[in-house]
Amino acid sequence: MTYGFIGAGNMATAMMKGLLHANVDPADIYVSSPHRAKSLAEELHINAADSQTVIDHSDIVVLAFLPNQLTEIGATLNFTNKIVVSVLAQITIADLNQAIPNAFNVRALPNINSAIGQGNTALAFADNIDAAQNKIVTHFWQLLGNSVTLEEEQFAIFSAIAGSGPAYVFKFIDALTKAGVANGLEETQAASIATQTVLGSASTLNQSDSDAVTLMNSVASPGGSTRAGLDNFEANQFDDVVAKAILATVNHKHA
Ligand SMILES: NC(=O)C1=CN([C@@H]2O[C@H](COP(=O)(O)OP(=O)(O)OC[C@H]3O[C@@H](n4cnc5c(N)ncnc54)[C@H](O)[C@@H]3O)[C@@H](O)[C@H]2O)C=CC1
Ligand SMILES: O=C(O)[C@@H]1CCC=N1
Repeated sequence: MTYGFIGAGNMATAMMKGLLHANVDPADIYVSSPHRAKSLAEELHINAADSQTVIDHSDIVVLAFLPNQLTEIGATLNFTNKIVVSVLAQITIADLNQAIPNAFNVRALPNINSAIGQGNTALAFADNIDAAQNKIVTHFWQLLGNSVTLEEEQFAIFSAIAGSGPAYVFKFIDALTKAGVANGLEETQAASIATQTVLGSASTLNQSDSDAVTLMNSVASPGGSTRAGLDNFEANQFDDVVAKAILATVNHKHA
């Protein structure tokens, strides 16, 4: 199986690293980009080429440029009979079918954790995709982590929580780190403590039969310091802050 990427930015790079992490042969990965393809190809030992060559060499073509570039790029390249997987946020199957009418189109919304095989991706398939093609695409995403088929109406909220979510988790880790530094820790040490805490907590929740609130309360000993902190989060309407940020994410329209 050969994999082509049109675009070599943050998301494409994460996916290519994820394929290599899953032991895909670097010789089977092709990338095009007017900006970074050559240096990335040298770094990852994959193939850089112009976009049409990438398409022609690939069994699966991933569109990983910005959403507002679809019409122009779709009109200048020939994708006939290719399986095309778009990761362009907010671009629907109908948009893809219009811009790339002769292909087998898939809408995907991944996240950057694909780079280490820990991705979380939503998928929607065009009507002309058959069972064998569906299997090929599903297997491709399984190399990069978890994937689910989702109604297109739910892509916006999936994108906010799973696609943008890593940024929000990194923001929380950064806030913990800053608080650690403000209270006397050295920065690298504070970052390491915060990161390991988030990593361990997500794993504990993932391996537990409990929900997040039950585990949260299990940390707060009666009359202890955690309850003081949780009360402070509550007083400052932490849930409301998160809900508003997610709503802003969901409602944002790409230029
Ligand atoms: N960054 C993320 O975590 C996620 C990004 N996405 C989607 O991935 C897409 C790319 O986003 P990022 O990687 O964050 O942006 P980015 O700005 O890092 O990458 C965009 C890439 O497109 C390339 N490009 C521009 N014009 C091109 C052309 N004519 N032909 C080929 N390549 C061209 C650029 O050189 C660059 O490599 C977007 O559509 C975004 O909605 C989806 C989910 C998560
Ligand atoms: O920021 C963005 O538009 C993309 C969609 C999800 C994550 N990054």
